[in-house]
Amino acid sequence: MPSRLSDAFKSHPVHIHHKHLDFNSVQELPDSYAWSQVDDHYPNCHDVDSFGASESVPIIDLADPNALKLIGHACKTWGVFQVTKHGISKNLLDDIESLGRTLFSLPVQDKLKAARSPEGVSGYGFARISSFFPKLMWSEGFTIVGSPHDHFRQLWPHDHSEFWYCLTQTMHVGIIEEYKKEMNRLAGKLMWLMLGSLGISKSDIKWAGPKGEFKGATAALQLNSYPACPDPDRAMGLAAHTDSTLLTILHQNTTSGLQVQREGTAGWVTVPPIHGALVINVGDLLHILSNGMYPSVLHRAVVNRSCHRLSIAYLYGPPESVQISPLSRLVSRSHPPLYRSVTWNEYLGTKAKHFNKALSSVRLFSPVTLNGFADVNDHHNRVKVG
Ligand SMILES: C=C1C[C@]23C[C@@]1(O)CC[C@H]2[C@@]12CCC[C@@](C)(C(=O)O1)[C@H]2[C@@H]3C(=O)O
Ligand SMILES: O=C(O)CCC(=O)C(=O)O
Ligand SMILES: [Fe+2]
Repeated sequence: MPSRLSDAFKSHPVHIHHKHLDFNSVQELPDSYAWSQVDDHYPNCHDVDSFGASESVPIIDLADPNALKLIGHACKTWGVFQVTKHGISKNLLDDIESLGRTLFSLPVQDKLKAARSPEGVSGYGFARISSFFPKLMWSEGFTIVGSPHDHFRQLWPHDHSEFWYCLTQTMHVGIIEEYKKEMNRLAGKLMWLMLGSLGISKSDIKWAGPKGEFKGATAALQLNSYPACPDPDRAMGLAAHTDSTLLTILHQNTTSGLQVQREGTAGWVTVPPIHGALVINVGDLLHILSNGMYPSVLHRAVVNRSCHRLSIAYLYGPPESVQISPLSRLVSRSHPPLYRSVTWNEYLGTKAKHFNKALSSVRLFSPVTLNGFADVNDHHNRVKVG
C-alpha cells in the first residue's frame, strides 16, 4: 500500500485522452463537453428542499459562543456550512485568488508543461474524477501537494532577468506556503469544533498528538478555474462528488457555482459566495470517523455564460500512516462500527477505482442489515456516472 500522498494513485493511474482546450477561444460548446443528461444544474433554479421551502447552508460565526453547537447541527443535517470570523486575512485570500488567476491565464501550452502525470497527484489537468464520465468538465485544475517549486519552475521558466524571476517565484511560493500554513491551523481548529460537538475530546484521538495539534496531517491544495461558458445549460463545471477528506476548506470568488445536496431532499442548493466567508465540507473520512453521524456532502460546480469562476480548496486529511475508523466513543452495541479502518492513501486509491462507491466499499454493514439503524449518508450510490 502506498504510504505517501503523492504515491496514492500509483496503482490507479488516470489516463485522460483528450486535448486540452483553450477555453477562451471557444465560441460553441464542443460535443465532448456537452452533457447529454442535462439536469437541473442551474444556480437558483432548485434552491428549495423537498417540501418546497427555501433552505440555505448554515453560516456560522466562529466567534459565536454557540459555534460548537451550531457546527454540530450543520454537520449532522447538511455536511456543509460557511464560516466567518475564521481568522484568515482578507489579504491572503486575495493573494491566493490572484495567484490562481495568474496561473490559469497562462497559455494552455505553458500550463501543460506542469501537467499532472497519470499516476501523479500534483500538477495541472482535468479533475481526476473525469475518467468516470463520458463527457469532459468545463474546468481546469491545479493540484499542489508538498512544495509547488518544481511546477512553478515549469510554468514560469527562467527568463532573461534573474532578479525578477527570483522575486516572482519567491512571492508565488511564499503565498502558497502561507496559505497552507494558515489553512492547516484553521483545519485543526475546525476538527476540534466538529468532533467536540460529538462529545469527542483530545484524549480520544491519540494521533492528534499531546496538544491536539494534528501534527503530521496531510493536505492537498486544489486551485479550480471555471471559465465563462458559451452554453452553460449543457456544461458541467465539476461533476457531483464527495471529497475523500476529513474536511475541506473552500474559498470561492464572487461568482456563484457551488451547489450541494442535502440528505433526504431533492434538488441542488447553491452555496452563495459571501465576502470573506469560507465553505467547510465534511469529507468521507470524517464521515467514517463519526461512524456515519456526519454525512460527507455531495456537491458539484456549475458554470455560467459571463463570469469566470475560481475556487481554492484545501483538502485536509490525517497523517499518512494513520488508520481512520469509527471512534470508539461513537460505537456501542446499538451503534456498531459502520466502516472498517483505512488510511487516507488507501481510501484515495479506492476512490480512484470505485469513485462514488468508495465509501460503501469500506462499509461493514449495509443500512438494511442494521435493523433500523441507518447511516445518514447513503447518497453515494446516487451519483450518476458515465
Ligand atoms: C487529495 C486529493 C483529494 C482529491 C484527489 C487529491 O489527490 C487531490 C485533488 C482532490 C480532488 C479535487 C477535485 C474533486 C476531486 C474528487 C478530484 O477529482 O480531485 C478531489 C479528490 C477527492 O477528494 O477525492
Ligand atoms: O469549485 C467549487 O466550488 C468546488 C470545488 C471542489 O469541490 C473541490 O475542489 O473538491
Ligand atoms: Fe469537492
